[in-house]
Formats: sequence, structure tokens, C-alpha cells
Amino acid sequence: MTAQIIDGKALSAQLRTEVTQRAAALTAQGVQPGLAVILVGDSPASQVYVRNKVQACADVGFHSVLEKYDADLTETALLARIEALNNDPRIHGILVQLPLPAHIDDHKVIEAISPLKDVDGFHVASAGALMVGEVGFKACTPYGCMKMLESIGMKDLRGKHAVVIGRSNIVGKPMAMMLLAANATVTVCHSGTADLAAMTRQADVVVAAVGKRNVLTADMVKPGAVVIDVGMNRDDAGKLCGDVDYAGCREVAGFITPVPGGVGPMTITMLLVNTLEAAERTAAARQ
Ligand SMILES: Nc1nc2c(c(=O)[nH]1)N[C@@H](CN(C=O)c1ccc(C(=O)N[C@@H](CCC(=O)O)C(=O)O)cc1)CN2
Repeated sequence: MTAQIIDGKALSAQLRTEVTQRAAALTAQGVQPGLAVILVGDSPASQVYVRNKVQACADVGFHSVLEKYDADLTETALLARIEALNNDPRIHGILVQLPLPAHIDDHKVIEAISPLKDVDGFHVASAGALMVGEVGFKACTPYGCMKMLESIGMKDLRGKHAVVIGRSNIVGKPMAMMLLAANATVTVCHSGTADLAAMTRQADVVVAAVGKRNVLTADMVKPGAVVIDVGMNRDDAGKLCGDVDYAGCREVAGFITPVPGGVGPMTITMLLVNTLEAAERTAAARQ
């Protein structure tokens, strides 16, 4: 069996068309969705991501501001900027690009963002809302993975076993919560898991989110399973690759996401969706 590819770029394009239409309708009512992106430091990768986010905003008709600061920006100064953006009526979403320089406490920074503008979905209030099934912003990467599952007819995962490899606050844990909310039976595996392969071989859906190459190989995949690769690593030749042995797993899985062109583009698309929803909530509250 050769797996069908879940094309994150194509799905993103489809979703961005919908976002563009909804943004135009909202703008016509006097509320143009607005995103503030904050970058501290000069990491080349982060510079690319924030540039792509600002470009994505322009493409769908959002207003955006990019605030760039030197790596020696103080935590106090950053918190003051966030407070100003919390009170800016043109800004519906605030995003601080991670990672931050070591002298800044990222937890403190994320908690300073108003939960109403937390379009990354990283705030404790957003995580809590997801846990108890209340309205809140969903973390963009796992939200994108759920949309990818939906695109192949797997919106309701009743009777399915999903295995998440990785337990980060940004991907693994919210991913597990979203799969659970979709009625999957969920297992979370991590560095303390005794026999990872024994777990993944039982899975109908495997999400690999560790940040390490070849965490999932063909012998660990149940034939026909859905394999979602959240990893972003470099191989020995410097080429971008995921956590999954793509060539091997493709021969066993039913569906698979590539890297690049899979989950990555969906992360930015779901940021647009969250920002649009933040603006829509503001507009609804005005009426
Ligand atoms: N505040 C945040 N910081 C970070 C997040 C985040 O969601 N919010 N996620 C990552 C970086 N990231 C977005 O910020 C991101 C990473 C990768 C991609 C992407 O589209 N990747 C492409 C490949 C790009 C390349 O060639 O290098 C792909 O997979 O096809 C988008 C967004 C950490 N920080």
C-alpha cells in the first residue's frame, strides 16, 4: 500500500479562501481583523515565520503590525508592549514568536496576553477552555492537524485509537485534548514510554511531535493508519524533514502528511482562523 498524501498547502489554500470571504464581510461591517506579531531577537527561522504570518494576513485582507525588537529587550518592556496591544481596539490577536531569548520568561509573557486576543492558543485560559470544552482559542498546530483529519473524513474519531508522541504544552498536550474531544481513545507517549512501537502499532492515527528524526518508522505503523508528522528537523544533508521516516511509513500507512508541505502551512492558516474568530467575537459583542 502507498499512502495518500494529505496536502497541507492545498488544504490551507482552501481554508484561506473561506477566511478571505469572512474577513471581507467583517471589514464591510467596520471591523477589519487585526493581528500584532512580536519578534524579539534575530533568529533567521523566526524572521521567516513572522514574515510569512504578516504576508498571510495581507493575503486574506487582515490588518497586521510586526514589532521587531533586539535580543536585549527587557521582559518588563515586552510586558508593557503586550499591555498596550491588549488595549488596542484595532488589534484582535497578539502573537509573540517563540522561542524568546533566555532572559525572558515565556510563560509570564504568554500569560500577559489577554485570553480574548490569545490567537496562538497558548494561554493557560485557552488550554483550560480546551480541557473542559469551553470557548477558547485552540493552539494552531494541533488545530491544523484536526482540520487535516477532517479533510479525509475523520472528524469524528469514535472507535479510533490515536497515539500522540510528544507531550509539549504547545503541541502534544493540546493535540491529545482535541483528539479526545473528537471522541478518539487517546494514548500520549513520551520519553518515559517503555515500548513506543507496541503503542503505535495499535494506533489508527499517529501524531509525531517530538522534534527528532525517525521517531516513527514503517515497522511501528499499523497498515492503513493515518500518520501526521508535526516535526521540523534537518537531515544530514541539511534538508528539512519531519519526525517520521516518510519514505518507509508511506508504504504502510493509509494517509500521511509530508514535511515540508504538511502541518507547517496549516499552523499559519489556523492562526488566521483564530484571528478572524477573535475579530468576529469583538463585532458580535458590539451589537
Ligand atoms: N508564537 C509561536 N511561535 C512558534 C510557533 C507558533 O505556532 N506560535 N510555531 C513554530 C514556528 N512556526 C510558526 O510560528 C512555523 C513553523 C513552520 C511553518 C511551515 O510552514 N513550515 C514549512 C517549511 C518551512 C521551511 O521550508 O523552512 C512546512 O512545513 O512546509 C510554519 C510556522 C515555533 N514558534
